Amino acid sequence: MNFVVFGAGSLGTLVGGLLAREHAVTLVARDPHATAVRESGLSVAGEFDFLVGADATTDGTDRRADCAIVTVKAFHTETAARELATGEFDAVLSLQNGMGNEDLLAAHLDCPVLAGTATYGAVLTEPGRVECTGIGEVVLGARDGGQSDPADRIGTAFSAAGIETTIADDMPRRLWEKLAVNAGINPTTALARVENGALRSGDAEEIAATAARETAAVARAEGVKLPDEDAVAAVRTVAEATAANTSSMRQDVEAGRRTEIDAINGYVVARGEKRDIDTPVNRTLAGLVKAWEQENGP
Ligand SMILES: NC(=O)C1=CN([C@@H]2O[C@H](COP(=O)(O)OP(=O)(O)OC[C@H]3O[C@@H](n4cnc5c(N)ncnc54)[C@H](OP(=O)(O)O)[C@@H]3O)[C@@H](O)[C@H]2O)C=CC1
Ligand SMILES: CC(C)(CO)C(=O)C(=O)O
Repeated sequence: MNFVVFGAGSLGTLVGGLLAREHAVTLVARDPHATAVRESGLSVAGEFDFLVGADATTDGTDRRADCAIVTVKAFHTETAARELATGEFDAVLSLQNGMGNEDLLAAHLDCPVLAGTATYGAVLTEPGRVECTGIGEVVLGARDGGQSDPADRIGTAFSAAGIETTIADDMPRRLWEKLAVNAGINPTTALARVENGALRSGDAEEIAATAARETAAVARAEGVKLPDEDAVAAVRTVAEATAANTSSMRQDVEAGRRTEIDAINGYVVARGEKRDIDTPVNRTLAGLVKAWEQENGP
């Protein structure tokens, strides 16, 4: 298959590099990263150790591929959607964190938009070089759930490239569960400046668990079966499995970058308001991170 990876920073470069071992891949990325990949290849380090050839460009318009994978931060999804709409794809797959990305993409595109989650850890360490900080899994499927031929084809292509992949028919529940994990872990670790493992005990654990319970309540009001216990268990499992991780939101805050708070806790608060469900912990966490962004963000 041939793939375009739109927004190849940390995660997109890792996924693109893994796919390029088996498929034709074009990264849509910023310079100097795009030029380095085009001229010297893409180096994948950490849990892997290989150099692979891939095409790379800074121009995301007029692209054609069997599949475009979207890996921009959530606040760039609208721009990505507009650029992708100038191209031709059999399907577009989001691997982003946060909610609302697939809807935004679908509003601009006339091909199937698939939902995905990724638990691989990735850090772009220098132009042309990405480090895999943890082997996880990609889960993908139809964004409204059910079977999907494009999801089957793309999932099979991911597996053929050695990416741990599950093709799922319950993506809405999986997206909400990942949202509960991110709503619990990301702002708590960003505000407290602690590693994910610090959320395994004490008040921080309870704050993260409460944010996850509120997220599950909103999910259920939206018709998604996500019991509180499952959402809390997912936070505990991820905090344990990624104990030494610096969450992406903590990385953003420490680097003075905009965060994905609007698509994570902000989304829970907004959907909760629509359903008359109070989400005080999510509102507090979102409010604090937004206050930081206003004072310190770009
Ligand atoms: N990194 C990880 O381990 C994981 C990340 N995720 C999720 O994946 C998504 C991406 O995260 P991550 O890879 O860390 O983020 P990055 O910021 O590293 O990567 C996104 C890249 O896309 C670039 N970009 C944005 N718009 C365009 C455009 N129009 N044309 C070309 N390039 C563009 C950005 O450039 P610029 O910075 O200049 O805007 C940036 O280099 C997020 O939703 C994140 O939560 C999920 C699981 C793991
Ligand atoms: C799963 C988790 C919390 C891992 O750090 C993550 O997705 C993130 O940092 O954004």
